Amino acid sequence: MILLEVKNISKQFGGLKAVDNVDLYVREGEIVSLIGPNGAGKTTFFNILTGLYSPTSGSIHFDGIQIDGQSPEKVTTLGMARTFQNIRLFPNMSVLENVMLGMHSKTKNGILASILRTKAFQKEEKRSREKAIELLTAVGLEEKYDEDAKNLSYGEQRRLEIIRALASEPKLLLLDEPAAGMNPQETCDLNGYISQIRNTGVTVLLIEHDMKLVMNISDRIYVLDHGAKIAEGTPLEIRTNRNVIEAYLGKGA
Ligand SMILES: Nc1ncnc2c1ncn2[C@@H]1O[C@H](COP(=O)(O)OP(=O)(O)OP(=O)(O)O)[C@@H](O)[C@H]1O
Repeated sequence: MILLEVKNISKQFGGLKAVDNVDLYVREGEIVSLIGPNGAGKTTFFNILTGLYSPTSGSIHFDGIQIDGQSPEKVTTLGMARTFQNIRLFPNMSVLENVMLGMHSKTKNGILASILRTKAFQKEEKRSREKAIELLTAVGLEEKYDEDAKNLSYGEQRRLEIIRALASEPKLLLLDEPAAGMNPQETCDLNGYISQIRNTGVTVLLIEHDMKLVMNISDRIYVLDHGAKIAEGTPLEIRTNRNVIEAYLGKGA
């Protein structure tokens, strides 16, 4: 089943077409990567999917619902979560609190219940804690649950970001350069975590510059260059695609 279907999406910033008439789909259970040289339009594409930008033209359907132009909150509620290129944790809050904040779109009790600490609120809070610990355990961070996020290593902070996004129980997880700044061992571990996430039934759309990771983990790959889609296919097809080689290495490569 197709979970995400993007048709003819464009985004214009003044005279610049940052995304130029891009079609893309993601099937349920796939890991799909979006690659391309710097400035190709990848993050802008994520910003459109998640409601941060309205597209200049085109349509997006997610899980059967048209979502282009919807607010980020609405898109999260429908089951899409993301991480950002730059770490956006709450540095002075604990690891556990950071994860629990990611759950707020799923919790039912309102502000009044939290102030009054009603029975229902306490029960829900206990459930949220248990769920958060379970998520942290999957990436080996459970023993650090009480640390301030700022005290984690860089690789740990990146993992925590992914866990926080997963806390909203998304159907589709968008990862924006999760391996950026990671050492080879951390990148190798990340490869394992992303596969694990898919095995729990979450579909993944990934922006990444680390080609080893992309080629290893992706079912399919889309390539953008100057905003336009220049190729799509399996890792093997992309690796040998002439347009892709030229976009990365220049004409005459
Ligand atoms: N809010 C904005 N206003 C104007 N121009 C923008 C805006 N956001 C992005 N751009 C421009 O759109 C183009 C695509 O940028 P984008 O960040 O989407 O590329 P990218 O493929 O994610 O690059 P990178 O791999 O370096 O992160 C760039 O030329 C960028 O300067």
